[in-house]
Amino acid sequence: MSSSSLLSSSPPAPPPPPLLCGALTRLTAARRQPLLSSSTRSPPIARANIQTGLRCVDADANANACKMTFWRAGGCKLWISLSSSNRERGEALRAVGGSNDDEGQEESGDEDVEDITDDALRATIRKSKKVLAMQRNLLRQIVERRKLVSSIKDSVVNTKQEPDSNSWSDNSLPDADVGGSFSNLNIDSAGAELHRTYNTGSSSDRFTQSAEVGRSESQPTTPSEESFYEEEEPKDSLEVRGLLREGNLETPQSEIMAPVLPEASESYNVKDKKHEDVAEANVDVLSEEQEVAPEKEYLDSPPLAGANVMNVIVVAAECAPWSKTGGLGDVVGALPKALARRGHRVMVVAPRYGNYAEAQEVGVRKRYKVYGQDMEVTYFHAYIDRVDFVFLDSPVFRHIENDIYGGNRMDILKRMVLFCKAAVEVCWHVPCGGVCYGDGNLVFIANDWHTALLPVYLKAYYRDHGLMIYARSILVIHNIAHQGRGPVDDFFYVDLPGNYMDFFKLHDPIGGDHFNIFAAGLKTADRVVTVSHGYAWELKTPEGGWGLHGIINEIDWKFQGIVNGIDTKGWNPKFDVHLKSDGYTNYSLESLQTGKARCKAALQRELGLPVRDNIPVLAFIGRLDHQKGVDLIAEAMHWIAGQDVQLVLLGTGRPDLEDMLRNFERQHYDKVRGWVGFSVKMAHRITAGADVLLMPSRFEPCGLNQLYAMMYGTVPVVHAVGGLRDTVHQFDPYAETGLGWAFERAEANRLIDALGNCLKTYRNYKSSWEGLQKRGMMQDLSWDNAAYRYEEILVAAKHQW
Ligand SMILES: Nc1ncnc2c1ncn2[C@@H]1O[C@H](COP(=O)(O)OP(=O)(O)O[C@H]2O[C@H](CO)[C@@H](O)[C@H](O)[C@H]2O)[C@@H](O)[C@H]1O
Repeated sequence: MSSSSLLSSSPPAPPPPPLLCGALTRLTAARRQPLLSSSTRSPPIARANIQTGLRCVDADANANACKMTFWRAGGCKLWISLSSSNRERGEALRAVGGSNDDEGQEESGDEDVEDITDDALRATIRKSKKVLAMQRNLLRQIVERRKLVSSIKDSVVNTKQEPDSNSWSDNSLPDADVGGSFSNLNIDSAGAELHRTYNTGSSSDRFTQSAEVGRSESQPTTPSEESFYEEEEPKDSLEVRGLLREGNLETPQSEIMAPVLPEASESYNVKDKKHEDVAEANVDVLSEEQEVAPEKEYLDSPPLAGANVMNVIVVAAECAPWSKTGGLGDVVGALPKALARRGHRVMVVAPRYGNYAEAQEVGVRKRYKVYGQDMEVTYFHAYIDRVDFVFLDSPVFRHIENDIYGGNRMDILKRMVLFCKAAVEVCWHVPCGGVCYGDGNLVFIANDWHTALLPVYLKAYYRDHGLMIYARSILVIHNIAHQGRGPVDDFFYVDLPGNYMDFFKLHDPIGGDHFNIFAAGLKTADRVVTVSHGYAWELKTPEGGWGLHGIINEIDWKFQGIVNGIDTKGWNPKFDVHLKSDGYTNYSLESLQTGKARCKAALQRELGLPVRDNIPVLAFIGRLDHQKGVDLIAEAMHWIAGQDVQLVLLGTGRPDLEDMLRNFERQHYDKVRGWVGFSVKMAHRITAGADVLLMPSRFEPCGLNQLYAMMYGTVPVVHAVGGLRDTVHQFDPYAETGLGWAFERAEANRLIDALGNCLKTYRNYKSSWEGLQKRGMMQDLSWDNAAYRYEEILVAAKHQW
């Protein structure tokens, strides 16, 4: 059956997936007992198989595998063991004859299989054996390659002097291996104008007031703060301390710390030498931080997720380092690795916008109908850091890496329809490491409106028809301001049954009825997550929900916030590959003062600013749009220009704001630089060389730059909104607590107040400043905690009917 026919409005059964997936899908598509309660350790078990006539008489399951025993009418006994953990990739499926205590003796199954008369069943068993042999072979190769890598590393270590983290300099040669690593695949594209449009249009001002809704107004500067900055010595007044505490609006956020598995990296791809080189370079970069666990240990250690191990497919329009226009790309590049470290089998599905050296074509082609037109998709695969990266290739995705969200409304819509239709079937078509993910024990994580059609397709094409009934979908809101809006007639482009119209139709007080993709995704997803607690709260308000607050309130039962983590390898001053040349240097908590000072001097030199150690360098990095509040910096410019500071702005986006950056530089050439463009390298260097990061965002779902800044000992000054409120706790000069300055209203005078206090502390209270830097750097901002939270949601979704 062709895939395209599947996508007609009344879908038939899905196409048989290749190799074992055929058998697995038949089993999983069969009627199964309801999911077991969370208190049991067993994953769902097939109880009967309609197509083969098998009857399940026994089922046993544990954290990593489930074993099913079937009696067939002819009296033959068959047991099948299904592995759900990627660490057991090589033992993913066995099908043998004989009793169920023959485990591990698949080669001896031939006599028993003789008794089976059903041709289809025999074919399945034959295929199973082939796959098993392939997987064994793969595992052998992985082990051999790992041995090779560690022996090479040993010899390199023996011939190299241990570098002193304090003394790395532009003169020190970068590690040759690092040159080929992903961290080096920078995706600079100067001047690229970024669009995340096809969206809300009108209400760009709405959120200006929104952050304040429901919250107590606070003063721009608390009396106690002022007294701190006016007096030489802080007052030791209990009264003042009390006031400060009252004024402290930190969001309570007692995240449960998840156990952290040492991060290891491994890659496999038997076909391609080039790929291996990249993968090995990757291993070497990572191993600077942590030694790669020996293969045996990796295979033997139980997954942190325990009985909750699942197959997870993260679907997104961008994925760093291959494609990135902002924070979404960063998240999709990092969260899956953290989930994989917990033992889940994890795949990322993204469009293939360019030629990615690491990914190999898998040789599968599928066709999908998009508004009557047949579109072919091919698949490219790479396995990196325990994650399967699958890139969908189609002419509509090719060569738009600098303009991912570009084109007219219909072009974008068609791309997203194709992407989501293909992504939902990836679990059958792409044999990662020889074995498809299948649709049992599977959760999709879709991201933003671009992939909000995925939960809708999962429901309309499959689950409504009794297919993929164990697959679940989670939709993550990174930014509600972009929703995939259009006229109601756009519904006919998404190729869904008429009764689905209601999911998409939304009434806008200004524009009337319209078609809204995000709305449909929110309604049909099994769970909805957003990227901070503060933003989760704001989304329920009319100002913060951008028209979707009604739906978000309705789905409150399945909605929650999880604060993003960061990639602590790519964004770590100790290992940052962008700090290894041009006078920059890697540094850590121990070498903070000397290392950061060198980076600051290097930045000043690189940008042609006066090289001065004692002048505070302020920075702004971000998309140039209304959200990021760069215009507030413009309003405060007269004040900033009057201070003894330097200001560096990096951004791209709205042409008028780009011009504004250029004008700043022209008007204040002695102290301001405005870099218009998208440069990952400069983003890293500015973060390392600056003293203060400004984030006056009008709304900020989470924000990653302030997290990166804190990792680099750069103190954030932010508007207390969304994730910024969650992550930048206000500095308390008396208790010496807090991480930066968070002002309460998105107004220039509030920014000036906060920045003024920040500069006074920088100049007059050096030890307080150092405390701020160190507290920021000492936080655990890794994805491990967030991955643990996501896992709770995966489990909740799995057990939800
Ligand atoms: N000109 C430039 N050159 C180089 N790099 C640049 C750049 N402009 C931005 N970047 C980079 O893009 C990323 C921006 O991430 P953010 O999370 O701050 O914002 P964004 O609004 O894109 O993400 C949305 O999704 C993320 C992820 O959930 C949320 O944190 C956020 O609040 C939400 O708005 C950072 O890695 C930053 O360094």
